Amino acid sequence: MTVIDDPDTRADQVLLETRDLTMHFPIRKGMLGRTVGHVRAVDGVDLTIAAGRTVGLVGESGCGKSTLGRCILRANTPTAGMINYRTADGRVVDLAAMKERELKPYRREIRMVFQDPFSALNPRFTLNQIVGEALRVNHVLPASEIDDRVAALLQRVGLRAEYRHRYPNAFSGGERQRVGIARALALDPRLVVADEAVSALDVSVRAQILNLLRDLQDDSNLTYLFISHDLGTVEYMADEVVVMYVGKVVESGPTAEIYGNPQHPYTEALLSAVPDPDPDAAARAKTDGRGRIVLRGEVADPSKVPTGCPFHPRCFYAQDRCRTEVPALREVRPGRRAACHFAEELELRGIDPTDN
Ligand SMILES: Nc1ncnc2c1ncn2[C@@H]1O[C@H](COP(=O)(O)OP(=O)(O)OP(=O)(O)O)[C@@H](O)[C@H]1O
Repeated sequence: MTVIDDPDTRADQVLLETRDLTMHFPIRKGMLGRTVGHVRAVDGVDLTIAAGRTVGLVGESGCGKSTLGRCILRANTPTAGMINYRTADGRVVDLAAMKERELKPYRREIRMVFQDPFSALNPRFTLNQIVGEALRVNHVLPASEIDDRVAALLQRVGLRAEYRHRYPNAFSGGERQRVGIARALALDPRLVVADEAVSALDVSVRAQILNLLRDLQDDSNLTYLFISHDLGTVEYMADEVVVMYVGKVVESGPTAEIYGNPQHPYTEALLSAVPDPDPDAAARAKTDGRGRIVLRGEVADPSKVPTGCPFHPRCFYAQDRCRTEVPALREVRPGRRAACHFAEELELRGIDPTDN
C-alpha cells in the first residue's frame, strides 16, 4: 500500500507521491549505438508532496534534482516506478504509467517555472502571446477573453496589464521571471515545479520573487516542488526538505528539523557551506579552519556509482560497512528519514535557526 492510498495517514493531504521512481539514461557507444552502461540519474526515489505545501529538493549539481522534476512533469518518461497523483475529484492515478494522450488533462495541472528568465521567453512574442499560449492551445477560453485573462495574470504577478503588448527584451530579469510565473499559472495548476527559479536573478530581486511565490501559494493553495542547490533559499521556502545524492534520497524531513539537526553526513556538509557565525565551529578538525566542512572529491559519477553507500568516498565518518552495504532510507526518528548506517550514533552539526 502506498501512502496516498493509506487510510491511516492524512492521505487526503497528499497530492503526489513517487514510489521507487527511477530514470536511467542509457549510455550508447559505437556505430550501432550499443548500450554500454546507464546514467542512474534518479534511482528509486520515494517522495511525498502534501497539498498546499512546499517540498524543497536540494543536492549538488548532477544529483538528479532536475531529472526527478522532469519525470514528475512527465517531460521524461521514467524507466520504472510510480508517480501517484491525486486528481481534483479525489482519484489516485499513476502518471508514470500513462500514455501521452492520457496525460493531457494532468499536463494542465502540473506546470513548471524555469530557471533562466532570459532564455525561457521567446523574444519574438509579446507577453500576451507568451502567457496566453497555453490558454489558446488548450482552448480553455474563447479567444475574445484571453486578452483579459492575460491582463489579470500579469497583475497577479505584480506586473502592469498594459505590459502584455510588449516583448520580453523590454523587461529586467525579475520582471521576466514574473512573466514565467504568470505563464505557469495560466491554466490554474495544482502543482508547480520550480527548478532553480531564482538562481539566475540578482540577490536583491530573489527575495521579491520568493515572496511572490509564497503569496501566490497562500492565495491559490498551490503546491510547490522547489528545486534548488541554494540551501538558504530552500530554508525560506520549504516546509519539507528532500536531500538527494547521486540519484537517491539520502535524507528527508521537516525543514527546521533538517537544518537544525541533520541526520546524514552529506546534509551536514551541505549545511556547513552556509556561512556559520559560530566561532567554536572553526575548531572542528574536518573543517577548513572557518568552520565549513570541505567535501572531499566530486559528486560521484551516476554512471559509476560507488559500492555500498554512494557517499562513502567523501564521508568523514565512513567505516568498513559503508564501503560494502547500501544503507536503506529508513525512519530514524518520527517524520525523519535518512540513508546512513550510523544516523543514530553520529552527532552532526546543523544550523542554529536563531543565527539567521
Ligand atoms: N537526457 C540525458 N541523457 C543522459 N544523461 C542525462 C540526461 N539528463 C540528465 N543526465 C545526467 O543525469 C545526472 C543528473 O542530472 P540532473 O540535471 O538531473 O542533476 P541536477 O541535480 O538537477 O543538477 P543541475 O543542478 O546541474 O541541473 C547528470 O549526470 C546528468 O548528466
